[in-house]
Parts: sequence; C-alpha cells; structure tokens
Amino acid sequence: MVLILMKDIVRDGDPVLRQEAAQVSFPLSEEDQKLADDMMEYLVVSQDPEQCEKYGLRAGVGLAAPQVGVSKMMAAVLVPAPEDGGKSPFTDVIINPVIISHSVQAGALTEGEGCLSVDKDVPGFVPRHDRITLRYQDTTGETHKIRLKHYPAIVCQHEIDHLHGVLFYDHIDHEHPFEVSDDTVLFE
Ligand SMILES: O=CN(O)CCNC(=O)c1cccc(Cl)c1Cl
Ligand code: NI
Repeated sequence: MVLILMKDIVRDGDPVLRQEAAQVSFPLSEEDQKLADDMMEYLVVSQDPEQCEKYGLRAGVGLAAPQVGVSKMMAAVLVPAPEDGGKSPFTDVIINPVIISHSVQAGALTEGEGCLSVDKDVPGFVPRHDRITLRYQDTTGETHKIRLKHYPAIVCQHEIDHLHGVLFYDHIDHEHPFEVSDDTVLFE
C-alpha cells in the first residue's frame, strides 16, 4: 500500500528543496525507518504501470527525503532492471551519501531529466559525472563504498543533489540546453 502520494510531494518554490539536509544518526529512529520504507515503497508502486495509474502517481527511479518535506540526508533509489531481464543495477536507501571520487568524463541522459518536485518539463541535457565512487550508509547503518556508472550514477547524483538543495535544471545551460562538451557520454 503506497503511503506517499503526489499530494505529499513538495514542489519547487518550497524552501525545503533549497536547503542543505541534516545528517542522519544511527540507529535510525522508528520515524526515519518508516520514511525510508515509505520512499522505497513509492518507487516500487510508481514503477508498476497499473498501480501507478491507480494511485495517480508520477513514476520515479529515486526519491529524496526533502521531496516529502523532510530535510534529512536520505534518499531511496530503485533503478529499474533492463527490459531484457536481469536485476536492478542499483536498489538501496542511501543515507549520508558522499561522492568520494568521480570520472573527469561527463555523462548525461539523451532525454534529459524530470523531477517530481518540478511540475514543468525543463528540456536540456543535464551534465553529470559519468562514473562515481559513492560512500553511503544503508538503513542498518552499514557503510558501503560502491562504484556506479551511466544511468545508476546519474540517478544517484540527481538524488544527492536534492540533499544539497540542488535541482536538475540548475545544471542545464539555458542558452545552449542541448550542447555538452564533446567528450560527454550521452545515453538513453
Ligand atoms: O528525485 C527524484 N525524482 O524527482 C523522481 C522523478 N524523477 C526521476 O525519477 C528521474 C527521471 C529522469 C532522470 C532522473 Cl536522474 C530521475 Cl531521478
Ligand atoms: Ni527529483
């Protein structure tokens, strides 16, 4: 049962989306554990076309706590498995995430990005690091250090941006929205 609905999503203009979120302490409070579960549940439900329609959701591959009005360093990520089967490239709730290193090479999605907190479409490439080394804690408090590339790396950067008050369109060059440096990896 999805507990976060579109009415609960904070929209651009609300200051909470432009704040630096607070570090999360462990062990998680019951409230923080429930928030983590509810954010992941939103992603699962939103990626099921029937349930998505039933609850009037916008599909998402990530959701950050500030988007539901909670200024804490926590985000759920559920990168869908490729159509040709296989498992999700990355699924976890990332807490107190830090990008500890990254490629010089940039990457961007050819279709641009969208955000539940931004109601209007903002066309343009969103240049990000194509590959990152991410350190984060999961809901048990265990620390992970993982390397991500391409789509999972892009999604995590979109979510980590939310924790620092950054929205995807901040990265779009509005004079030349579809120009990126020639060594930028563009991908579906
Ligand atoms: O912060 C999370 N959202 O706003 C959920 C809705 N947006 C997406 O799922 C989404 C769509 C396209 C590219 C990226 Cl990177 C992302 Cl994240
Ligand atoms: Ni977003």
